[in-house]
Amino acid sequence: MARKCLLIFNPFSGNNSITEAELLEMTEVRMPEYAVELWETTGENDEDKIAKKYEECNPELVLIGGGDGTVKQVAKSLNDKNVPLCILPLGSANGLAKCMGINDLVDSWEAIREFKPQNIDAIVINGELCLHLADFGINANLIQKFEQEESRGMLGYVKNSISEIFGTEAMRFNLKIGEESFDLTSKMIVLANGDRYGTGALVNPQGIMDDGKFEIIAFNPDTAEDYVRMTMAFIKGDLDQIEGVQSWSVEECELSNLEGAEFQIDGELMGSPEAISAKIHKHAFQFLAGKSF
Ligand SMILES: Nc1ncnc2c1ncn2[C@@H]1O[C@H](COP(=O)(O)OP(=O)(O)OP(=O)(O)O)[C@@H](O)[C@H]1O
Repeated sequence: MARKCLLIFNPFSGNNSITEAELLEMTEVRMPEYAVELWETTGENDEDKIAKKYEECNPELVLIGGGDGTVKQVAKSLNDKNVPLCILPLGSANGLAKCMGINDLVDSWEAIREFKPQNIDAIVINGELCLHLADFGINANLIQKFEQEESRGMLGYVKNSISEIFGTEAMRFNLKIGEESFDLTSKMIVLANGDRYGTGALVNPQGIMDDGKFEIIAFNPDTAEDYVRMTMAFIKGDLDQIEGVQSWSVEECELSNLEGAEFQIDGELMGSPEAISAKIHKHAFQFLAGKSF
C-alpha cells in the first residue's frame, strides 16, 4: 500500500509560477511510493482547516508548498502531531527553508527520498511561535517599509536596507539572562533560531536549529566603515568576530524595549511590545532537511 502524504499548497506564494496540476505531477514522478493528497490553502482560518484535514487524511508525511508564511501556519496547526514535515520552497525568499538546507525543489525531493527527520527547535516569544528569526530595529523597519511601498523584490530590499542602517537611531534595551542583566544600545537586536535571512545573509553563524538554544545578537553599526565591515561579515558568515556585535546563546531571556523599537517575528510585524520573554521549545518539530543542514 502506498504511503499517505498530505501536500498543503498555497497557490498565492511567491510569483505563483507553479500550478496545482504541475505540482501533483512532479510528486508522482519524484515520490512514486506515496499517495499524495493535495489541499489548497484558502487564506481564511487555514490553521483550523489544516488541523481538520490532517485528522481526515492521517498522513505519514506532510509537504508544505509555499513561503515562510505557509510553513508557519502549518507548523502552528500541527504543533502537537509529531509528523515529519518537508518544505517545497515556493515563496519569494524562503529563509526558513534555506536554514534547513532546502534551497530549491530538487533539495526537497532528495530530502524526501533520504527521509531522515531532523528535530527542529522553536522559540516561543510572548506566546507566539518563532521558527526562524525575530528582531527589533532595522529589519522590522525594513519589513514595514516593504509592506507600505509594495516595492517587493531584492533590489528594493537592498536599497532600503542601506538607507535604514544610517536612518535608524540606536535604541536602549535591557536584556535579562537568568540573574544577569545587560543594558544595550543597539540599532538591531536579533533573536535567532536559524542562521540566515532569506537573502542568504548569515546573521547567526552559530545557529544550530536543534541544540535547545537560541542566539541573541545585538548590532550597532555607527559609521559607513562599520556598515561595510558588517556587510562583509554577513556574507562571509563571521559576524560573531566583528567589533560592535555582541551575542549570547541562551535557553531563555527577557528583553525590555525601552524606546519603543518595532518588532517582527518570522517576517510578521508585531508592533512595539514593551518587553518580550522568549524561551526555546526544544525539538518542537521534525523536518526533512537538505544535505547541507
Ligand atoms: N487561497 C488564498 N488566498 C489568499 N491568500 C492566501 C491564500 N492561501 C494563503 N494565503 C495567504 O498567504 C500568506 C502566506 O504566504 P506565503 O507562504 O507566500 O508566505 P510569505 O512569507 O508571504 O511568502 P513570500 O515569500 O511568497 O512572500 C498568508 O498570509 C495566507 O493568509
